[in-house]
Amino acid sequence: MAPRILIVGKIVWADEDVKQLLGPIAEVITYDSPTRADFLQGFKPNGKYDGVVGIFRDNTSADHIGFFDKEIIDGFSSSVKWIAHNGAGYDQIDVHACIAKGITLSNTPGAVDDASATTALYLLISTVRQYAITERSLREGKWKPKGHSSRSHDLTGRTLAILGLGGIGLRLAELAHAFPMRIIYHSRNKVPNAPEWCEYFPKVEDMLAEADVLSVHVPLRADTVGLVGEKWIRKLKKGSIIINTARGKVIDEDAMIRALEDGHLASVGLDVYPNEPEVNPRLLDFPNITLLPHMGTETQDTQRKMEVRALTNLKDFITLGKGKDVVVEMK
Ligand SMILES: O=CC(=O)O
Repeated sequence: MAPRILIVGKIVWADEDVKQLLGPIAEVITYDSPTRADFLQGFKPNGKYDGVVGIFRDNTSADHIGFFDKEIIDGFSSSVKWIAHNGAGYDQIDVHACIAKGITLSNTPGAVDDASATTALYLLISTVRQYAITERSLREGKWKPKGHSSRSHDLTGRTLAILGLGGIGLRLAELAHAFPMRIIYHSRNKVPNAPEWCEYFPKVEDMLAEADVLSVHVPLRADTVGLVGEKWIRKLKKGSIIINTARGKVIDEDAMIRALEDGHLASVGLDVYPNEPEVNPRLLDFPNITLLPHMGTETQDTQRKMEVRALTNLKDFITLGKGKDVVVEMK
């Protein structure tokens, strides 16, 4: 009998790839559970998902069955051995519950780098030049806001600090280097493949003190919740800017809003929020910030790349017993 693969979410762009990659080697079924209870029931003996060995998962499934938390992971039949998450960030999956149950988790690093870094670059340009407020002014029939250039700067020569120089941070560094901006970064360790114009700061405080713009690129984990808090925000120069395309909870939102209110921060550019799709209404009152509804990877090219990457991990698991993109906690 062909091994069963369960799609938990939706394959949107890679329908043909599913047939090519998994068609010859697996039976592919798609979940149809409207609720968490129905989903869990499916893994009981003789349930509709019984015998599944690998799962493709994306974040849209959370709308119906919630996160892959301990209850869900513990509820899987013992046949489940691999979860291929379709996304770079896997904060909706309890990695420790997976480890305890002997399930390998993979994600889609690399596939998201261009699109996510482009989103960060857009927020960087929009906030430094203060473009968002000008579009609003035009739409209100007022043409340019008065004295606009006093709020707007060139990117050339300014300092971009990157917190977390992984694939997305590195791609943003390359894009911003073109102005050129001065690029500095802090990661837990010096990144061996960082270009020589990318300056490493072993101490985050030293990096923050030099930054005109801080761009956040760290994953959400228990130890990164509120990482960018009051103390770090106040280490930034007065009039600096924060960009966040990582996860909302990595920044202490109250501390960030206080710094916007008292003018310590000139602006922020946000693609992510602590409780998506909710957006703190206090943010909507700032005309000088740029807000996007989690657009990081929202292109058909990137979404197809991500789907193919997740499906390839499942194919490699079935044919080789391993996959390329096992998450760092399991390496
Ligand atoms: O936010 C998008 C992702 O984690 O891939």
